[in-house]
Amino acid sequence: MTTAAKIVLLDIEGTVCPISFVKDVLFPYALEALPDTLKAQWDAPQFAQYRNAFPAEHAVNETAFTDHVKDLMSRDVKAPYLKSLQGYLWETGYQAGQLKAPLFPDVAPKFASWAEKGVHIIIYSSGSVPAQKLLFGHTNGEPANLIPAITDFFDTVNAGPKTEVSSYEKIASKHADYPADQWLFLSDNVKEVEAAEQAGMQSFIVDRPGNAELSDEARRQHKVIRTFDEL
Ligand SMILES: CSCCC(=O)C(=O)COP(=O)(O)O
Ligand SMILES: [Mg+2]
Repeated sequence: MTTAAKIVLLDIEGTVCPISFVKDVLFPYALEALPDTLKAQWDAPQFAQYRNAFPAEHAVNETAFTDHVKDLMSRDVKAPYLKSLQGYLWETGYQAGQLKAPLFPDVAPKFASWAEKGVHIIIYSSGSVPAQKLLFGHTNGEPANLIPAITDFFDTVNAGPKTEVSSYEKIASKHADYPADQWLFLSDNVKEVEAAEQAGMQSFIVDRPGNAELSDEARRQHKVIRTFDEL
């Protein structure tokens, strides 16, 4: 590794798996599962936590709820209550083998080599922690379940928004044996990379196939890698 990182903090979408898996597979799966879920569980105790987390005006009935979910997903709004619902809707798909996370080919081998070197892997994604665990528990990698390789999971609920410096400070404070400069954050999102840097972490942009075009300024100001093999 070209850095002295002892903890690698990883984004998910656009960093370990393609954006198209989220937009073209996971989102449509959730939208397809929604009507039957609402029909069967609208008043069920196990659905109450997801329904009650929605703003009251969007939880008055199933139609208002569905319209709001569709609107948020069409705009890729990373609202914690939507992310939590999505994780619940994806659960059946992962467990039935209909959903499998297509990790970029360098990811699982790099997890193994980080583990060998004693480098901790921690995840920080807008996807909810339960959704993160489903994804890393059901991958196309070898092994398919990468959860044992992961030290901790953070989302916008237990850490805060990914573009805020305080979120990275909070994450680092939960593993205070490692000062911020021993952390390396990898993400496709320039604003997230800048927030992590301002929190004292090393941070690189990951430029994967299908990611948004990076500006010349972003390329000038940050280290950009295309695969984890470049680390
Ligand atoms: C792990 S859940 C699927 C991904 C997702 O819903 C998402 O919003 C990912 O955002 P990220 O912060 O990983 O770019
Ligand atoms: Mg991302």
